[in-house]
Amino acid sequence: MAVYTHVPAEEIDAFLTRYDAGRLVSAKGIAEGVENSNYLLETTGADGNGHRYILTLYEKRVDEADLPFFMDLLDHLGDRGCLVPRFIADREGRRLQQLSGRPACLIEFLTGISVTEPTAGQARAAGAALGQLHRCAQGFAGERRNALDLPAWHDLARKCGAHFDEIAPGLHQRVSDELAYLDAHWPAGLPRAVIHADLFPDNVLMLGDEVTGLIDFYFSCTDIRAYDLAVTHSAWCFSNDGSVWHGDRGRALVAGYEEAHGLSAEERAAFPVLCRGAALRFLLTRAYDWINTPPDALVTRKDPLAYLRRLDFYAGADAARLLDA
Ligand SMILES: Nc1ncnc2c1ncn2[C@@H]1O[C@H](COP(=O)(O)OP(=O)(O)O)[C@@H](O)[C@H]1O
Ligand SMILES: N[C@@H](CCOP(=O)(O)O)C(=O)O
Repeated sequence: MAVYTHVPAEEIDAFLTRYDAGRLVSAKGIAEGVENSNYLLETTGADGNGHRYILTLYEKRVDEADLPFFMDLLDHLGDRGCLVPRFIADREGRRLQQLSGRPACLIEFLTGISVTEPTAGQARAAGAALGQLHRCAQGFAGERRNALDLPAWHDLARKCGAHFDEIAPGLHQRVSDELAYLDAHWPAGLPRAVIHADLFPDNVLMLGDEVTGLIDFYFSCTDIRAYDLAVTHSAWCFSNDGSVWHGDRGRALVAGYEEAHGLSAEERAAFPVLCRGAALRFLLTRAYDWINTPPDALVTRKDPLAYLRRLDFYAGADAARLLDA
C-alpha cells in the first residue's frame, strides 16, 4: 500500500475548490506504487458530468525542485501525441501545491490497466510506446541528471554494505564484482536523451494489446537512450521472480522499439552491458528499501533477488540472444 500521507476527505474537497474540477465525490488511496502517495478522486466535474483525477503527494525520492522538469516534459510529450497524463493547473495557473505538508499535484486520470503477465503482443506495444516516447522527446530542452546512475549505484551499495548478506549470503561480494565489471565496461559515446527510466508494466496502462497511457515519469532524466530499452527489457521479459526469461516477449519488445525508433549497431553491441546495469540498478534500490523499510510498513517491499536472477541471466547472454529473432 503506498499511501504514506493520509489526507482527510474534507481537506481534499477544500483543495479542489482552487480548481475548476467540481466537488469531491470520493477519494480512494491507491495501493499500487512505492514512491508517492496517490489517491483516485471522483468529483462532480466542472460541468456536473463527473470526472476522475489522480492526486499525488510527493514523498520519497522525488525532489520538489525536479517537478517543473516532469511537468514540462509531459506537456512536450502530450503535445506531440504521446499518451501521458497532464498536470492540471488551478485557476491561478499553479500546478504545484502543498497539501497536508507535502508537495502535491492534481493530475489527469488515464484509463487502462497494468498487466502483470504481459503477452508478447503487449511487450511489442510497450516497446513501440517507448520508441514513440523517445522520438517525441527529441527537441525537449529540459535536462535532468540521472540520480540513479553508475556513481549513485556505488553509493547505494556502500549504504547497504554488510546488510546485503542478510538478504542472501554472498550478495555483498556479487554486487561489488558487478560494479567493478560495469566500471570497466559501461559504454561511453552512445546517444543520450531524455528517458523514462522506469517503464515497468505497472507504469504502462493498456486495454488488450493497446497502450492507453504511460505514467510515473518521476525517474525520467537525461541518460543513455538505449539504457531505457534495457530497463524496459528487464521489467517486461521475465517471470516476476526473475527465474524465467521469456525470449518471445524480449524479441517482441525490441521489434516494437525498432519499428518506432530504431537501434544503432553500437547500441545493439552495448545492449547486454546496459541490461546488466539496469538489473543492478533495481537490485540496489530494492535492496536499499528492503534493508530500510520495516517489515510491518504499509508499503509492500519488492524482492531484490528477482533482479539478482535477471542480472545472472544477462551476465551470461550476448547481444544476439537478447536482440535477434
Ligand atoms: N495518471 C494516471 N491515470 C490513471 N492511473 C494512475 C495515474 N497515475 C497513477 N495511477 C495509478 O496509481 C498507481 C501508482 O502510481 P505511480 O505513479 O506508479 O506511483 P509511485 O510513483 O508511487 O510508484 C499506478 O499503478 C496507477 O494504478
Ligand atoms: N519499478 C521499481 C520501483 C519503482 O516503483 P514504481 O511504482 O514507481 O514503478 C521496482 O520495481 O523496483
